[in-house]
Amino acid sequence: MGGTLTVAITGASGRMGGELLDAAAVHDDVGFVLAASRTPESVPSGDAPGAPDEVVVDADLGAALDEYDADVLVDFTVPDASLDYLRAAADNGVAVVVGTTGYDDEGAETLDAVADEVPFLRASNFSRGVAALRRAVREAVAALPGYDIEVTETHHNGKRDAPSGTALTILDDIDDARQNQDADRVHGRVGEQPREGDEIGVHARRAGDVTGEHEVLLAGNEEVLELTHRAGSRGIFAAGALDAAVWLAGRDAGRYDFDEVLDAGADDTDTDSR
Ligand SMILES: NC(=O)C1=CN([C@@H]2O[C@H](COP(=O)(O)OP(=O)(O)OC[C@H]3O[C@@H](n4cnc5c(N)ncnc54)[C@H](OP(=O)(O)O)[C@@H]3O)[C@@H](O)[C@H]2O)C=CC1
Ligand SMILES: O=C(O)C1=N[C@H](C(=O)O)C[C@H](O)C1
Repeated sequence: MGGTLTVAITGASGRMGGELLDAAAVHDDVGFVLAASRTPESVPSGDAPGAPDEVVVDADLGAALDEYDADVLVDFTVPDASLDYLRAAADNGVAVVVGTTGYDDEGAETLDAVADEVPFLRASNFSRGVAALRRAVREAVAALPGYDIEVTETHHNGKRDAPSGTALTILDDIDDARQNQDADRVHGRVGEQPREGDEIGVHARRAGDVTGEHEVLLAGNEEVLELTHRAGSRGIFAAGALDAAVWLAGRDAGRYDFDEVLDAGADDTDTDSR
């Protein structure tokens, strides 16, 4: 336990909550973990040798953030709960990293309000590979005007929201690259439904324990280009989110981007790919 930062993790019993606890246990900059959960008895204990000190709370999150002097909150939960947690963080001056997806428009407005009050970093996907995929998609779309585009995502059978947050982010990237915010997004096709104009087909598949896959297909001019990312484990998302938390803590209030975290770490990142 060499670090000095106190990191709060909400939804600590969840799939991502567990990964975040594991990632915090080996992060050099984390000295204390505040694990917040509705179901504290389900939170795995972080008692690995050298892991940061840890406490699990189920009480009022705001009071716990204050009591343990949290520096940054990392939230991967569900939209309704998330908005309450983020409000508690903002009220206590705690920076927030948000990985939760599936907010409606009203929820997005609340996120904007929080970003006005504390350092705020939200990403629909905290993997390096998806950051690279997004850059590749923007470049391909700009280089291939008029090509048909279909976006397909595949996730485990426990995922609630569809399409995935990442797919929605990629769709926004495509609109930006085509300078066309008006294209229809056609979610699956059934019956008499031929492709029309510049529409984008969107397909969400839910099956087994697939961690997360995103594919963008561009077709035209007697050729097909497919750009695909497959996540091998949730650990990549947790590591990215914790790097973001460490980078964000102590900054001025306002909205930050995951690309800034990646750029800052580009020089000293271990990219061993074996
Ligand atoms: N940005 C990214 O890189 C990634 C984002 N995600 C997103 O993270 C979120 C969480 O995913 P995942 O960990 O798989 O989900 P889980 O369902 O496994 O975990 C969500 C946790 O949220 C907590 N929670 C708090 N309030 C509620 C509530 N009212 N109903 C249900 N759960 C609640 C629960 O933890 P407890 O009982 O401990 O309070 C629950 O275990 C999703 O939105 C997902 O899309 C996932 C992976 C990567
Ligand atoms: O729920 C998940 O699991 C994931 N959610 C994120 C999303 O909605 O894009 C990121 C990742 O694909 C895993």
